[in-house]
This record gives sequence, C-alpha cells and structure tokens, in this order.
Amino acid sequence: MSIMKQQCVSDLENERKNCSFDKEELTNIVDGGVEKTQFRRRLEEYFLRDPQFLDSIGPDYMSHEDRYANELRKACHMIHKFSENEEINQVIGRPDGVRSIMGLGFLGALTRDGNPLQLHLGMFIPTLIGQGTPEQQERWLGRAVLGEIIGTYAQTEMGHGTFLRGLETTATYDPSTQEFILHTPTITATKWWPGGLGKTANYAVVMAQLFTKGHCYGPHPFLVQLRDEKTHQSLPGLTVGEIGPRLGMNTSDNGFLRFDHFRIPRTNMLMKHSQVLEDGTYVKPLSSKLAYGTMVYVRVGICFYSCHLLQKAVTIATRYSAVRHQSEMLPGMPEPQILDYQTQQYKVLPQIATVFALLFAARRVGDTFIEATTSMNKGNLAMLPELHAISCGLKALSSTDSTSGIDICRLSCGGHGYLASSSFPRLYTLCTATMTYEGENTVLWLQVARYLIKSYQAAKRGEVVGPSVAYLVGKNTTEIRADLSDAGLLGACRKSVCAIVAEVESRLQHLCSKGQDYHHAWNNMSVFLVKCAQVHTRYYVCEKYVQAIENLKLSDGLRTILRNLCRLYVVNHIIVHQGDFLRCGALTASDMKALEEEMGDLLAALRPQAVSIVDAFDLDDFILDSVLGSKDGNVYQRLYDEALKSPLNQKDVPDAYYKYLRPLMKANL
Ligand SMILES: CCCCCCCCCCCCCCCCCCCCCC(=O)SCCNC(=O)CCNC(=O)[C@H](O)C(C)(C)COP(=O)(O)OP(=O)(O)OC[C@H]1O[C@@H](n2cnc3c(N)ncnc32)[C@H](O)[C@@H]1OP(=O)(O)O
Ligand SMILES: Cc1cc2nc3c(=O)[nH]c(=O)nc-3n(C[C@H](O)[C@H](O)[C@H](O)COP(=O)(O)OP(=O)(O)OC[C@H]3O[C@@H](n4cnc5c(N)ncnc54)[C@H](O)[C@@H]3O)c2cc1C
Repeated sequence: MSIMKQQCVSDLENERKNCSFDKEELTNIVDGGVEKTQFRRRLEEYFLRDPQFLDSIGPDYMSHEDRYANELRKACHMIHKFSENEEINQVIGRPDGVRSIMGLGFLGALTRDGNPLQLHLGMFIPTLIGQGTPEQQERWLGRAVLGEIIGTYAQTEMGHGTFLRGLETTATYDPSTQEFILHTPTITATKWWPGGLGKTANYAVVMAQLFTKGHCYGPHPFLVQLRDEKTHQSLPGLTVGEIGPRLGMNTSDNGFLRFDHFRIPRTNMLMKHSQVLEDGTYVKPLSSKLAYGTMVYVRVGICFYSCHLLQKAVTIATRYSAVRHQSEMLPGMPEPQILDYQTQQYKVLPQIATVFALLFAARRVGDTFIEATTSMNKGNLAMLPELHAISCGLKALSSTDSTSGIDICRLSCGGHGYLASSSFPRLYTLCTATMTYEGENTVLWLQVARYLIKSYQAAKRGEVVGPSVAYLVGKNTTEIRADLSDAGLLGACRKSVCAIVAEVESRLQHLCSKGQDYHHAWNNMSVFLVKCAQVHTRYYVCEKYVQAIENLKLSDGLRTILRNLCRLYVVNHIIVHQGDFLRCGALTASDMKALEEEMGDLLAALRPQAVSIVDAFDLDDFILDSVLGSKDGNVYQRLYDEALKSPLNQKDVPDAYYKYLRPLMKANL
C-alpha cells in the first residue's frame, strides 16, 4: 500500500473509531425503519451488483447520441429487472407500491445524467393513476408498468410553462365522430421540454385547452399515442423531436411536439375528475385544480429527491475533508485534516444538518399528501389548499437549499470538486433543474404567499384557517421571549414570521388604499411576499425538525447527535437571518452573541462524528460515483486512475497536434 493511500485510509479509520452512536440505528431512521433498510439493501444488492449497469467508457467521453443510447440501455434493463423480481412485483401491486419503488433514491444512480424513462415512471404512470378512470387504468396502466408502452407528461409549451391557463394547444371535441381534435395553432404552442418525448416515448399525457360546444373549459389531460407501437415511427399529423443539449440531464431526450388537427377518441381524455359526454356535454370536476394533481405529487417527490442529491454531495465532501490535509494550523506542525478548520466545518456540517431537516419535513408533507388524497378520493377537498401551499413551499425550499448546499460541498473540495469525476458537476446540474421544473421556484413562493396573506386576513376576521398557518394571529405576535431553548427559538421564529407577514400585508393594503388596484399592489410588494413565503416555510421545517427528534425513539448517543444537528440548523438559520429577529424584537443582540458562541461549540461537538454520520447514510460507492467520496478514502489513486481513462491520454501525441499545433509552432516543417 502506498504511503499516501495508507494515510487516507487510516484517516477515515480513525474518524470511524470516534463514533459515539449506533450507526445502524441512524441508517434505519434515514430509511424510515428497520424493514425499509433491509428492503433497500436487498434491492441495492440486486441492482447495483449487476454488471450491465456499468459503462464501458465514462459518459462524459461519449457523443450525445451514444450517451442517450447508453442510458436508455440501462433504463430498459432496470425495467426488465423490476418485472423479474418477485418482491418488487408484490410491492408494486400494493396501493402505494409504485410510490415506494420510485422513492428509492439509489435507482437514480443506475443512469448517471438523467434517464429517458424518468418521466414515464415519475409522471406518466402517476398521472394514469391520479387522473384516469378505473376503465382507463385497466386499458393503459398495466401495459405502462410493464414498459409495453412508454409515456411522458407534455404540458409545457415554448410560450408558456408557468402560466397553465395560457397554454395554447387545443383539444376540440367533435361529437359527429366522438373524437377530440388536437391542434398546435402557433409556434409558441409547441410542446417544449417534456422528458423522454424526443425519441423514447410512444405515448404522452398532453395538457390542452378543452373546447366543447363552443366553450373553453381550461387545461385538461389527454392520453395521446405519438408513435406506431410496432415501428416506433411518429404518427401522421404530428411532429416530434428532441430540443437539443441542456445544462445537464442530457440523456433524458427532452422533446418538442406539434399537432396538425390530430384526432384521438373521446375516451382518451383522462376523465377521473371531469368528463365530456358523447354529445359534448361537459361534466365539471369538484375543483378545476384537480387536473394539476400530478404536479402536486411530483413536488412532494422533489423534496425527497433533492434531499437525496444533497446527501450524496455531503457524503463526498465530508469524507474528502477527512482525508485531505492542507496548510498549517499550528506553525511548524503537520498539515491538519481540512475538516479541522472551523470554516471547513461550517461548510460541511450545516449541510448534514440540512439533510435531516429536509428529510423530516419531506416526510411530513408526504403524510399530508397521503391524508389529503385519501380524503379527496372520498370527495372531501378541504385539505387541497393547505397541501398545495405546503408542497409548493417545501419544493421551493428543498430544491434551493440542496442546490446551494451541493455547490458549497463542491467548493469545500477545492479544485478537485470541479472535476467531473468528483460527481459534483452532475449533482449540481441535476439539482438546479429542480428549482425550475415542476413550477419555477419564485412562482411557487408566490403561490405560498397568496395562501399566507389570504389565511392571515381570514384569521384576523376570526375565521378558521389551515393548521400550518393558524399561528399567524394570536399570542405568537406578542409572545414574550422565554429563553434560547428549542421551544424558545421556535417561538422567536414564529414571532418574526408573524411580524413580517403582518407588515407586508399592511403595506399591501396601504398601496391599495393609495389607489393601486390589488394586482398592481401585489406585484409591487412581490419581493417581500416571496420573503413571507420563505420565512414561513423555514419555520415549518424548523418546527418539524424539532418535533421529529422529540417524537423519535432514540438511544441517548444518537439523540445527542440529532439534537446537535437540529440545533445547528435552527441556530445557523437565525444567525444568517438575524435582521429578521432583531427588527421585531424576537431576539436581542446579546442573544445573537450567545447563539454565535453556541454555533462554534456545536461545530466542535459534531466534527468528530461527521464521517460516521455520513457513513450512516449508507450510500454505496456505486451510488456516490465519485473519486473523492468513496468509502475507503483512497482519493489520490482514484483521481489518477480516472485521469488515465481520458481518450486524450490514449496517445502521447494527439492527432490535433499535427493538424493545428505543429503548423503554429513551425515544428518539423
Ligand atoms: C407521499 C408521496 C411521496 C413521494 C415519494 C417519492 C416519489 C417520487 C416521485 C418522483 C420524483 C422525483 C422527481 C424526479 C424527476 C422529475 C423529472 C422532471 C419533471 C419535470 C416535469 C415538469 O416540469 S412538468 C410541468 C410542470 N409545470 C408546472 O409546475 C407549472 C407551474 N404552474 C402552475 O402550477 C400554475 O399555473 C400556478 C402557478 C399554480 C397558477 O395556476 P392558476 O393560474 O390556475 O391558479 P391561480 O394562481 O390563479 O390560483 C387559483 C387558485 O388555485 C389554487 N391552486 C393553484 N394550483 C393548485 C394546485 N396544484 N392544487 C390546489 N390548488 C391550486 C391557488 O392556490 C388559488 O387558490 P385561491 O383562489 O383559493 O387563492
Ligand atoms: C430539466 C427540465 C425538465 C422539464 N421537464 C418537463 C416535462 O417533463 N414536462 C413538462 O411539461 N415540462 C417540463 N419542463 C418545463 C418546466 O416545467 C418549466 O420550464 C417550468 O415550469 C418554468 O416555466 P417557464 O419555463 O415557462 O418559465 P417562465 O415562467 O417563463 O419563467 C421565467 C422567469 O419569469 C418569472 N415569472 C414567470 N411568471 C411569473 C409570475 N407570475 N410572477 C413572477 N415571476 C414570474 C419566473 O420567476 C422566472 O424568473 C422541464 C424543464 C426543465 C428545465
């Protein structure tokens, strides 16, 4: 063993000897229970040890077309393996089965940079479940699950992604043939972005403006066949293709689609919530927003997904920080592990704390989703606004924090973090996309703000409001600060959110009273309305974090770790946003000093446990896919081996030298 390898390995071994808690206990918490850990491990063994998921050369060295073909190969192999596995088949057969399989984060690692079947699994199948009638599910769902038909979710158009009511694609009912005529009237009406649409999918759920009997009833979902099931050729009457290279996700063949008076049967409208009868009569849904159901589901999924991406990044950064030695802390002494620098701890440890914050909050919003959909299936829509607001807020918060956390982790690895082989570029591009798709984050914050302001005004009138916003009026606004305990800090958060919401709402009213109409006033306050949404959602996350740790049955060792992480999360948030707390008197300058001192203590207390905590995430080296983050810490050899794989290194003198450099250098002429 080389001396360098020995040092890296023993650095990690020493870190692991410091472990003060039961790692398996923590792994079970991350997975959501002992059985879930066992289930995940069985499936990881089944998938990750299969050599067919290995790449012959790194995808970064492949052409656009080869990369697509390579990931499609693996994605199809994944579906084959789904259907061949008895345990998976049993799980898929259960009501929440597809969801539990899709929730397995490691599946994302089987394909590296997006997956041509992701939309099929993540949105097409859930839309059939959420928007299709039992007969429609009978027709398409089984075939979709088996991969006999592959679909996507085609909603966004070139001209409109955010503003769904502005979609231009039309679906006009023709009672004489009992068909809908799909049409793309303008260039901006071209469907643009759907994953897998370019070359993979032969079906799509298309969102189009429904016209019947001369009236437009807004966007509705239609099941549309795009390609011949035998030849895969695109059907006459439509044009479909890929939109070209992207920042990341370059193997998910995001596509475009245009219709020229393309006819589909009436029964292809997904009619669980609203119907068009044979004679063209429109039957209204209980709420027009039920057609947006798949987006709500995926927003919840993104909370888990972005958290999983951050988990990977912080595992890599923490292990690397333990094996990397740099500079002198004490003059003349050996170079310390960079993890010993407080500034490095401040990069890495808050990201570990964020992983748990997002995980616990995502579980809560996941529970809310299940509760709300169960009652919606019984016709009770009371929870819909609350679910919409929480899922929008948490999707925006988790995607933003995970993206910035991943970049902080990359920076914490210095130059090596910029290498593709570190995995950070891919993690970053995958994660930053979650800030845009499924509702651009600013737009989602404004949806939360709309709910907050309406709820605040209703609560002031004495009306009952949703549980997540009930704290906005009442004693919280005047709460006397007790202490800096968990409860005290949550009280301070509540007080500052209440103050911010009350102030923004009153300024909004003031603009109206000066003569601005509500919509202009809203726009003129929108920067601050976004802030209302952000502080409210942050409070939601902090509260759920504290509650989760209080409610979990934990050994003492682990309780200390999780409490410290939770404190670090809440305390750091307050320090970073101290202006919000000082401005309303929720905390004082001397409180801030005490919290800053506490933060230093928390970093020091958590530092020796950092490697063990990320070990407990139990992410296989295959999943991490990073020369910097592997379990054995053999960073330098891996860096070197990976560099040798570059096609440029296969020849000492590249062909391009003869073509371009030699004439310039006037060598050998
Ligand atoms: C338990 C679960 C566990 C899960 C576990 C794990 C599962 C894993 C699963 C998968 C995993 C991971 C991911 C991987 C990758 C995916 C790959 C990439 C996919 C990317 C796909 C896409 O990217 S696909 C396109 C998405 N494209 C949008 O996302 C458009 C945004 N744009 C809008 O969404 C609307 O345009 C917008 C702004 C609301 C305005 O809509 P609008 O104009 O109609 O409405 P207004 O603003 O006028 O509001 C009028 C009233 O409607 C209320 N309301 C509005 N929406 C509502 C709603 N949804 N539900 C209820 N209520 C709603 C509102 O609150 C108002 O209520 P009120 O009047 O009472 O105040
Ligand atoms: C990787 C990726 C995959 C995707 N996959 C799919 C898919 O499978 N299917 C699909 O249908 N779509 C897909 N999309 C499209 C995606 O859902 C949209 O891009 C997204 O909803 C944002 O809409 P937009 O592009 O129209 O942005 P815009 O709305 O044009 O946003 C541009 C700017 O305008 C601002 N803005 C817009 N409206 C408002 C407002 N009301 N108030 C204040 N500011 C506003 C935004 O904040 C933003 O800063 C995908 C996109 C990406 C990047």
